[in-house]
Amino acid sequence: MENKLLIKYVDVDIYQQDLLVLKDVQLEIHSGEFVYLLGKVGSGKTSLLKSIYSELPIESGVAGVLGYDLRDLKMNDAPFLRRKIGIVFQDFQLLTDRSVYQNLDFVLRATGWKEQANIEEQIANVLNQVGMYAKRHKMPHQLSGGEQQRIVIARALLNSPEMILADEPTGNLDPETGNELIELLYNIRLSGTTVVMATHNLGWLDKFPGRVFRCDNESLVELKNNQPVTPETVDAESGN
Ligand SMILES: Nc1ncnc2c1ncn2[C@@H]1O[C@H](COP(=O)(O)OP(=O)(O)OP(=O)(O)O)[C@@H](O)[C@H]1O
Repeated sequence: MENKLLIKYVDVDIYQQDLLVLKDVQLEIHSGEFVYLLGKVGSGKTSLLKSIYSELPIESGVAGVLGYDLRDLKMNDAPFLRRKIGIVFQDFQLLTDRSVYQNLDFVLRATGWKEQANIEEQIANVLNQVGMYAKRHKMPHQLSGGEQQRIVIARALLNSPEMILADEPTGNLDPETGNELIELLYNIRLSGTTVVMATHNLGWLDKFPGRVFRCDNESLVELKNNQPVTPETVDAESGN
């Protein structure tokens, strides 16, 4: 697998309005990596993810994502950057007034897909990837929470992203369903898509090994293999 550098941050400060959330962030993420973002409530995990898809401006340091310079991103470039990133966020749920198929169709058309046959094929592809093809005509309220999250992941895969950003993707799910979902993301990553995931759940780390970063006291720190991660340091659940 090609080891392409997808994210490079050097000395980046991340703000929420006037509040400095993370300072001097150094980060390099390559293709195919599975990356955990840990940290206490309010420590900056979501803010870091939002900076990566350019929802939060970056005004210091070097910030490159998928070949774009975030500090010099033209307004016209932002949609192209975002199309290369799949987003799995709690506040980015399915449209409730249309079926699974229509939700996916809507996103494809909004991102420039026109040929009906290609659209149908791509929707079938992503639904098969998440094991939900049989439920394509269901409305969101007819699906369980875990099934809805699978569709959200399918939606994130529509434009064959180089990277998926997931913010607490298992937040509202029971442990077993959550486990299946992480397994799904882990398998997606095996096909070359990088996954960067914020979580409070330390149970995944042993089962699904990856790189681990922690937001703490306005800093982002990588935890190397031999460093213990304790629930106290990240407001975490220790099980799954
Ligand atoms: N829209 C906003 N406007 C102003 N401040 C914000 C906004 N969103 C978050 N913050 C603040 O920025 C800091 C970092 O928040 P962030 O959401 O990045 O933390 P988090 O680590 O993702 O937390 P959680 O584990 O609760 O999701 C917090 O102090 C928070 O109050």
